[in-house]
Amino acid sequence: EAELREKGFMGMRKTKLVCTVGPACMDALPALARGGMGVARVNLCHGGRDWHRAAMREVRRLNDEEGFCVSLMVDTEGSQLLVADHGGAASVKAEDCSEWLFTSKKTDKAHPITMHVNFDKFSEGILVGDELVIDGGMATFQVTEKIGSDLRCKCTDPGLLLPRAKLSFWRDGKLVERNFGLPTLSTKDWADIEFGITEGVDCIALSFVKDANDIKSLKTYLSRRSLEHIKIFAKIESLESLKNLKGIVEASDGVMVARGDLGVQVPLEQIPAIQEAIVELCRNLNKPVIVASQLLESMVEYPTPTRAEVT
Ligand SMILES: Nc1ncnc2c1ncn2[C@@H]1O[C@H](COP(=O)(O)OP(=O)(O)OP(=O)(O)O)[C@@H](O)[C@H]1O
Ligand SMILES: CC(=O)C(=O)O
Repeated sequence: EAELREKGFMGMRKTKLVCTVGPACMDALPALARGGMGVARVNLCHGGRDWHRAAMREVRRLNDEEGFCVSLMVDTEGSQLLVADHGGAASVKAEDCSEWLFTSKKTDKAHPITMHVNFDKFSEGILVGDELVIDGGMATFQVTEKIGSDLRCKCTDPGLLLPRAKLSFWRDGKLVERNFGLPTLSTKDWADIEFGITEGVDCIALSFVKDANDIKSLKTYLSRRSLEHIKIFAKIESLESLKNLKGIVEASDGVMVARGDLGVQVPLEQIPAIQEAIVELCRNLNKPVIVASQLLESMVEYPTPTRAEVT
């Protein structure tokens, strides 16, 4: 505890804990700090500015008034294909063989079940017969018809669609790779970074990094403003980032193996080997590496983790 108070994330402890702060743990922040939280991560995909500000200020208050040294990380939203609106329910069940329509237009149609996708070019390059996979395997559909830019699909593997469910398309067992030319940092991401700077963040986790240049341009931006102390963590969560891995790791202050999104672009069974390779590369290059997502997933429902999770 003394080391945590004094040095936090920069302490000598080799394995550190990064905790994503959501509304459910706002009151638990002092206990999390005492329990060993090295970094409080605020994911800018969720919640609003006021909430993010309150969470960051509470962490800073703990540091200033109670002597902790918890680092503050903001994580950018980035651009990715997802279900922007699925009617407000906690989840929507996709039944076997049910018919669905995926569209970028807002609509009130009830049948077939209509999902609003966040990007108007989402179906570009997609063919009838392709597979549409939700959240890396939560549910699977087959594209049965293209109607303009909308996709009519049939559910082939039932499952749940959660809020902000991520979409990927597969053909012959391979991801359909498309380049929409979206920047790594959107206008919203730049505004979020400015906000993070104002709130005194220690590190920025950069989502959907494509290559080393993404890191270099953010570093240049920070150094022009004498903000070199803010560390940049590259999130490895796309095929493109895997192709440019070494350059990205070299350019970054640290790396996050973002297994949630990586599992959307890479078959699940390949994740362990990829994770191991990234961790080894980071250790060789002496860069801190965060292994993220679903570490204690069962604790969303239950008070104790599973044996497998703690092993
Ligand atoms: N600020 C927040 N407000 C509300 N819910 C949040 C917030 N931060 C996290 N959550 C909830 O916790 C879940 C896990 O968050 P986490 O950041 O680990 O993963 P994520 O949503 O998959 O996004 P990413 O892929 O960027 O990590 C989210 O899906 C969301 O339900
Ligand atoms: C942490 C994160 O962004 C992911 O696992 O996708």
